[in-house]
Amino acid sequence: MPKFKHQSNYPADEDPLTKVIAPPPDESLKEREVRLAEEAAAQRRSDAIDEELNRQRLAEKKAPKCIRILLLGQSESGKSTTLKNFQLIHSSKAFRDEKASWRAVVQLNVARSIRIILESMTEAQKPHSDSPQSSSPIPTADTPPLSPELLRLKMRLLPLQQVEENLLRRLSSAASSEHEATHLSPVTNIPYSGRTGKQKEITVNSTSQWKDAFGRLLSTARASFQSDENIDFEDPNDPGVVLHACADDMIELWNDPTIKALLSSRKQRLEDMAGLRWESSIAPFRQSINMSFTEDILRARIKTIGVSEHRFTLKAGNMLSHDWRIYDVGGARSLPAAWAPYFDNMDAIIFLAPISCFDQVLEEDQTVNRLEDSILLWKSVVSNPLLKNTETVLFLNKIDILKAKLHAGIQFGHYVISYGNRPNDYENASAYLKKKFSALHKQYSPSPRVFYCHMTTVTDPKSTQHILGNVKDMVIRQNLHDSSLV
Ligand SMILES: Nc1nc2c(ncn2[C@@H]2O[C@H](COP(=O)(O)OP(=O)(O)OP(=O)(O)O)[C@@H](O)[C@H]2O)c(=O)[nH]1
Ligand SMILES: [Mg+2]
Repeated sequence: MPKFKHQSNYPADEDPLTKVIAPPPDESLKEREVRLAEEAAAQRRSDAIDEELNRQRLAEKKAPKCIRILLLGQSESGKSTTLKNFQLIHSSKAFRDEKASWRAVVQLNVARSIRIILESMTEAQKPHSDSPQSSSPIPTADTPPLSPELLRLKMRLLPLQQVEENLLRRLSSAASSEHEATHLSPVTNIPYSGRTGKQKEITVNSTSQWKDAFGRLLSTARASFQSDENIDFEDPNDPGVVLHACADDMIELWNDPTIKALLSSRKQRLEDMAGLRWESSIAPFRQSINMSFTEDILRARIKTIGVSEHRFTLKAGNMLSHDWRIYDVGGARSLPAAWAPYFDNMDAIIFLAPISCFDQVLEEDQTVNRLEDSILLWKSVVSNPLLKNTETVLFLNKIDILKAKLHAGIQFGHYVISYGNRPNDYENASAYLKKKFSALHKQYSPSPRVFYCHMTTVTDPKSTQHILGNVKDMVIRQNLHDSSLV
């Protein structure tokens, strides 16, 4: 490391700077007056500049700064769905305009789920081998025989495979017409017959871009997709036509007790399949095939890759308006390093932990329990020193599914050993988890801070908007506090 000399070598009267600014030795009285006037003017200019800088600094401090919120959580935790709720609150027109694109995703989710059931039926029809090398996961005793009527139903639903293909093609060509950062999972290139139920999902790296691209694609195709007219029955390529024709059969399939038993023996739960309102009665289900209501859009599933940024301007009562930026970090199990660039200037993190996943493993690593993964992620977020001043809000999400699972008799304590034999109900299980997350927050936060926690079902727009309202108030209060305005 080089050293620098800080002391002058010149005697005071030989210092070059002193020499330069010193008045000329033979200065006349008149010249002296002019010089002093110029110096005074220069001083005034300099003071004015300082004043302006101070004013700007003060204004910056008081002005509504941009508020940044980061959405974190493992894949399928509900980050993009939370973002859609923000959109619903702050730019509901944009949300409505995107209906047509989301409708395609809803239709894809429906067709895909039916195909997974049909594949399970095909598996069940295969002769079961008793050899230890048998690849069939289903013991004969658990596999209910499929009646001829069910097999006919299956045949009638086969055209849905074509619908899925068609929608995947449309969505992938929309996504691949984006800029090069877009990533589509390879599934879209694999012929249908070569795929299995475990295939990956369609993915996009920025939700807004695929929607723009898909919108352009549709506008060159035909108008009915963009309007609220649901199905163009004249158009044989409209996926809605086939879905509509298959609606009764889909409902019959879903309600069939043999199919329920079959899926249960394969540990497949339709409640966990993304994008559907299976618990709904027949009418809303039929509507979800046809058109996208708000809740259908909130349930539509398309996986995010990378980080997408969304901006809103929010006027909170008679307070200053704020420019909000929400960052959705897609599929982020592994990624503290990738998140790091976004850490330092965030006002709040909403961390989503899907607590209904206590009996599931990660798609990408089948040895890791999803709930355990969420807990480890939470620990790494709260202990991160870069985040010590960032408000962290925990959403214990998917409580509707948690309730349904516990109600169906799935034993929480069977998967979360430390839960022991406490009652297998929502109140006890959710309180237990809240305590666990809170304890980690307390233990690992670099300095003491408030534990904000909400039990959420982010597919329910009403309750979610209320909770997001609370989060916004908290962030704005904190923001004003930091700017010393309160
Ligand atoms: N029933 C129910 N479904 C939910 C809830 N939250 C999210 N989902 C659904 O779960 C699926 C996954 O949600 P996303 O918001 O796409 O998850 P994500 O965190 O963005 O996932 P990645 O993009 O893979 O990182 C979607 O189909 C959602 O509709 C919830 O509280 N209840
Ligand atoms: Mg997402």
